[in-house]
Amino acid sequence: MGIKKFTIKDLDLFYGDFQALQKINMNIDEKNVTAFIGPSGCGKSTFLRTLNRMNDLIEGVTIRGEVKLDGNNIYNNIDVIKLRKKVGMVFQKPNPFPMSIYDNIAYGPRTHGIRKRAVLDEIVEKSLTGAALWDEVKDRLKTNALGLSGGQQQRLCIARALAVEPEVLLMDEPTSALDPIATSKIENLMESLKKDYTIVIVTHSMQQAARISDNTAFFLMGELVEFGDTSQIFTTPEDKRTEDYITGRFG
Ligand SMILES: Nc1ncnc2c1ncn2[C@@H]1O[C@H](COP(=O)(O)OP(=O)(O)OP(=O)(O)O)[C@@H](O)[C@H]1O
Repeated sequence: MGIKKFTIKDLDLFYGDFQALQKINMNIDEKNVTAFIGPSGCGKSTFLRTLNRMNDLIEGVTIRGEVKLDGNNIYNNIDVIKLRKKVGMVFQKPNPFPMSIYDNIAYGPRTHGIRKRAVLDEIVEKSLTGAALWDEVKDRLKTNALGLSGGQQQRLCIARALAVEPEVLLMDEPTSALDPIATSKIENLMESLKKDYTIVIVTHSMQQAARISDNTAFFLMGELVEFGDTSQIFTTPEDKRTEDYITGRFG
C-alpha cells in the first residue's frame, strides 16, 4: 500500500436514531482506485459522502470518529468549500447544468474567482481533454450540454469536477446509467486519471470493481467487513460473508 490520502478511524454515522455506519476503520491510498462494494443499503454511498462532508447537507445526521485527509481531520474547523474543491464528486446520474458545454466547465473556476477568458479557455480545454471528451465536443462548446449523449454527459461531469483541480474524485455508481461502450470509456478514463488523482468509486458491479480498482472494501449493514488488495478480495477473501457476496450467494 502507498501513501495514505484518507485515514478513517472509528467512524460512526447516524441518520436520526438509525446507525448507518459502524466503527469504520480504513486507509485510502493516494493515486489509486478504491472500490466500495456491498448489497443495497449497506452504507457505501453514506460512507463515500463522509469523505467530503456531503452528509452535512442532510438533516439529522450525527457523525462520530475521525476522517483525516492528508493528516487533517475534515470534521474539525475547516473550510468546507475548500474541502469540496479538493475532493470532487461525480454522481450516478449525469447532471450537467442546463447551459453550454463551455459554461458547465467554467462554472466552478468562475465561482472561485477566475474571470480571464484566456485562462478559462485553457481550463476548459484541459479539463475536457482530461475527461477524454475534448475531441468530441471542441467544435460545439457553445451548444447546450443537455444535447450530449448520456455517456458524454457523464464525462462532462467528470471534466467539470476536474476543472477546479481536485486531488480526489468520489464517484457514486458513475456508470450505472450508461451503456457498455460508455461504461468502458469511463473505466479507461479512470485508469488514466489515477496517475494524478485519488479515486474512490461506489459500484454495484463486481466485474467493474475487479477490472478497475486497486483496493476493494466490502460493506454489509453499515459495517466494513473486509478491505484489501482487489485481487486478494476477489480470489481469496478472508471473511465468509465476502466470499458469499462475491460468489453471488446473496446480495
Ligand atoms: N438521508 C437519509 N435519511 C435516512 N436514512 C438514510 C438516508 N440515506 C440513507 N439512509 C439509510 O442508510 C442506509 C445506508 O444507505 P446508503 O445509501 O448509504 O447505502 P448504499 O450501500 O449506498 O445503497 P445503494 O447501493 O442502494 O445505493 C440505508 O439503510 C438507508 O436507508
